[in-house]
Amino acid sequence: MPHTSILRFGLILAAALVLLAGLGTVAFYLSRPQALPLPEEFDKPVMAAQIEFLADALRRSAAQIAAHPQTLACFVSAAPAVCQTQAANLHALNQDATVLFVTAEQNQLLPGFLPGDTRRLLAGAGGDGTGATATATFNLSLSQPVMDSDGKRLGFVIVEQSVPQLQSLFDTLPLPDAAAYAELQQVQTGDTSMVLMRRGNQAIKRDAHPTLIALAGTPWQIAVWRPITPVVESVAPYAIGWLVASLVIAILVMATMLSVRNRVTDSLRMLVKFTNDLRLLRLRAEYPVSLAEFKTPLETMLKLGKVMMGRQKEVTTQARMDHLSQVNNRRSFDEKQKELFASLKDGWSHSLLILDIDNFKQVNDTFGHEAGDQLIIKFGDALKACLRNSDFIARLGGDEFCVLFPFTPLERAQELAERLRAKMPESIELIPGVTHKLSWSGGLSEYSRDDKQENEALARADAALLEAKRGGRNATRVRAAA
Ligand SMILES: Nc1nc2c(ncn2[C@@H]2O[C@H](COP(=O)(O)OP(=O)(O)OP(=O)(O)O)[C@@H](O)[C@H]2O)c(=O)[nH]1
Repeated sequence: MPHTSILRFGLILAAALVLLAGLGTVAFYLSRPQALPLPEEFDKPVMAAQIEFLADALRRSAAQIAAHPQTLACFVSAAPAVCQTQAANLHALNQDATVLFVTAEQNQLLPGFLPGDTRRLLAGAGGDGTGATATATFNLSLSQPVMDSDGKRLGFVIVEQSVPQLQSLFDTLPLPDAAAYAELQQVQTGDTSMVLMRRGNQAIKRDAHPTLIALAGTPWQIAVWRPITPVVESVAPYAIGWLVASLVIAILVMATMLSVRNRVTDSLRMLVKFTNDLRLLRLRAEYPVSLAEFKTPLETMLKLGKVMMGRQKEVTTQARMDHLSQVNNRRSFDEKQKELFASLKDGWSHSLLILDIDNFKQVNDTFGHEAGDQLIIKFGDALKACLRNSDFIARLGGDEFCVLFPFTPLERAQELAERLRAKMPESIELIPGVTHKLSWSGGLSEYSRDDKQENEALARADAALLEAKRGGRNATRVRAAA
């Protein structure tokens, strides 16, 4: 798998989420209501119902007239008096209507009752007489066949009524919205229609499809156009929504990733710090990290590190200790001596005292090697008990010890050596029941800036020790630098 950074991962995640948001937006867009249905009142507007009611009343009126015995008598007799009486009756019944009697096939008017504009009505009275026709003056005309008792058609009754209130009725037509447009149309033959009235914004007629509401019993219909929202306009809110969502997603994801990256980086830095501290054997009490994933491993590593450091310290200490006397060994002495010798140039004074147990060989020979070991161990313990913490005690080998007095001039070292001699125990129990009278000889000297090597002071102290031995033991001799 190729290496990828947290930020690159964040970019991929943000891109995936933005894509997902895009798909969601598209689905949301596609599932939106395509076009609002016309308001409920448009199923059958009040004006349409009123016009239909008018047409229905006219049809019933025409049917009543056609079935009336006097109308039949008029058609059968063709007597003007009969017909005129009937026409007068009908006129009294409906003063707004014009009623004509037309004989079948001949389109011949029966005499004596020709009110109104008969020529125009005759022109529209063709066919089987059951259809409705109208003119642009908003007259509603109906023809009703007149049948005799044998079912033979004798002619037609034509009823025409002006509908002056049509304009005001159409004006009551509620438009679905301010930008809508409506027409009252008269259906012609074929698909054509004639516009009788208009309302609203005619400009939208070009782009929209009308909703048609037929007016039953009349040759009219209402056509309503509603504005269509352009595609760009309808897509824009969704696109803007998606862009805003994408921006928010991108900001959130990248902010989260940056925060995670910083936390991981901080935790890794702490890990590196821990490793460095472990290398320098200087572990801190704790290594705080903000990520829980790093907390437990670091705590475990810290515990292990402390154990390792403890062991390391033990090993280091052991490497510098004399295993028998538990004071510093020769190697450690050499290092310390070198360190003190180097500091002479800064004006410091350091002294040293070599100590050798008197007649040690005799102890070995008399009481055995183990008893000799005990003497070495207890001599070392006694030195530790009688000297200052700042004094450096080492066993150089055999029964020979050396004490370094750092930052101590020779005169002061002499006092310390005398005090040591006074404080050291007089006897030491070698093995249970066997006590040895302790006696030791010492050679004291000091480090000098004139010395070429650090060992020259040791050689002087050694010479002083030899002098003490030769002088009868149990004494300390001093050999100052030349
Ligand atoms: N028990 C024991 N003996 C040791 C050890 N190291 C050295 N020796 C012995 O210590 C003795 C050193 O004796 P010397 O210092 O030469 O002689 P001495 O008897 O102390 O005589 P003077 O120093 O002149 O008083 C030798 O016999 C060594 O074998 C040790 O670690 N343990």
